[in-house]
Amino acid sequence: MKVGVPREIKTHEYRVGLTPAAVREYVAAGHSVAVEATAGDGIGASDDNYRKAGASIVGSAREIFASCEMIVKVKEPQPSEWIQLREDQILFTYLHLAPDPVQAKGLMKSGCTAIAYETVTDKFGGLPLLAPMSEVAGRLAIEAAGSALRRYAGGRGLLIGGVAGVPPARIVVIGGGVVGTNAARMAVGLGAEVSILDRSIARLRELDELFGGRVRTRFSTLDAVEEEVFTADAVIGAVLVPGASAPKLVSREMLKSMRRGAVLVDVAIDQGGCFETSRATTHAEPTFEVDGIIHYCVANMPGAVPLTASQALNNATLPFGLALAKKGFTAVLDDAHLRAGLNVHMGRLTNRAVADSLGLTFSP
Ligand SMILES: NC(=O)C1=CN([C@@H]2O[C@H](COP(=O)(O)OP(=O)(O)OC[C@H]3O[C@@H](n4cnc5c(N)ncnc54)[C@H](O)[C@@H]3O)[C@@H](O)[C@H]2O)C=CC1
Ligand SMILES: CC(=O)C(=O)O
Ligand SMILES: [Mg+2]
Repeated sequence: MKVGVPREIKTHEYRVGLTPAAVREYVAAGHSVAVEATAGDGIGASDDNYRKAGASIVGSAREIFASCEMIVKVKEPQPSEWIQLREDQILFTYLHLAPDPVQAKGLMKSGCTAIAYETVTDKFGGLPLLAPMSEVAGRLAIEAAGSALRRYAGGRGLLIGGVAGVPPARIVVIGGGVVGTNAARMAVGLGAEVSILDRSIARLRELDELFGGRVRTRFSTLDAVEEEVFTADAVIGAVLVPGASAPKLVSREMLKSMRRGAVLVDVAIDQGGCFETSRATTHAEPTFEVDGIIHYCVANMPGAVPLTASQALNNATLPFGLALAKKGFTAVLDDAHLRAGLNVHMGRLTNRAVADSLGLTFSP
């Protein structure tokens, strides 16, 4: 198959769909790979590195979209990208369609086959192509909270770990999945006082075991969320209902009872966000303030650490990408886990949670 990798064009997005190491695997399997010039700049991979791996370098994204059968990206296609997609093409990337009707309709209109990394499943009940970026974003979330807590940034002026004789920050993590667990690990490592809330008792049990009593686990009721959030220095929003828009767990009203200068980090922003007052931001201007509370809502957090993130992402996407390159759409028919990633096909929405969130028709 002819596989194409355009340069990412979202603001401050420096990851790349295929690393040179991944290109080499595709080429070894008999495929041809076209990479847009400078696509690897953000990870320090030159056009020559890609040529050595067996890719051809082309001058523009337009040529990639015009000539390739599968487009491998990182972020959801921007309008200038989805208007170039066609019926005979597979798009393999993050999509996050639930909160994005414009993109959803654009992809439907293109007729392309769009497979979303974030809804591909595995036999353990996990999301193997979301997990590596959730690990990265969870770890970054505590760094983001630490920066936003600084006084000059509008925060409470608190050091996460405190010092001897002065208490550390209280960090509340809502959603104890991959993002939440990684955020908690970093927070614990820095010496914070950490609570994790989740609706899954089984998950809370695992976390209790994993952290050996070092974090407080709580079943996530409205009461529990309020009690934890009102006394938090930083809250990490890390919930997910796969495919669907995130539930709003912290209302604007609740901000009034929070500590002034406390920080909300809404990692779930790519699914619409789990705080009522969240709106997506970029790395160029990551935070804003509402009612004295600092919000950090960057929808592509791992884009800030592209070297780590591109490798982690490619490790996970490679087997699925190779199957698609070998078999085309048949790979989707053959593998129920890859099929769970199918969001748009022949102008229809093929993921139920996505369709329900958008209020559009689901086609099985
Ligand atoms: N902003 C960014 O750059 C990035 C955002 N993400 C996003 O982070 C979010 C979390 O991802 P993962 O941790 O991988 O998901 P996950 O599926 O591993 O964990 C989600 C957890 O939320 C819990 N949950 C669901 N509803 C809940 C509720 N009402 N109250 C409390 N807990 C609830 C689930 O039980 C589960 O344990 C997703 O929206 C994902 O797309 C992931 C990576 C990067
Ligand atoms: C998961 C996702 O949206 C990201 O890594 O940007
Ligand atoms: Mg995102």
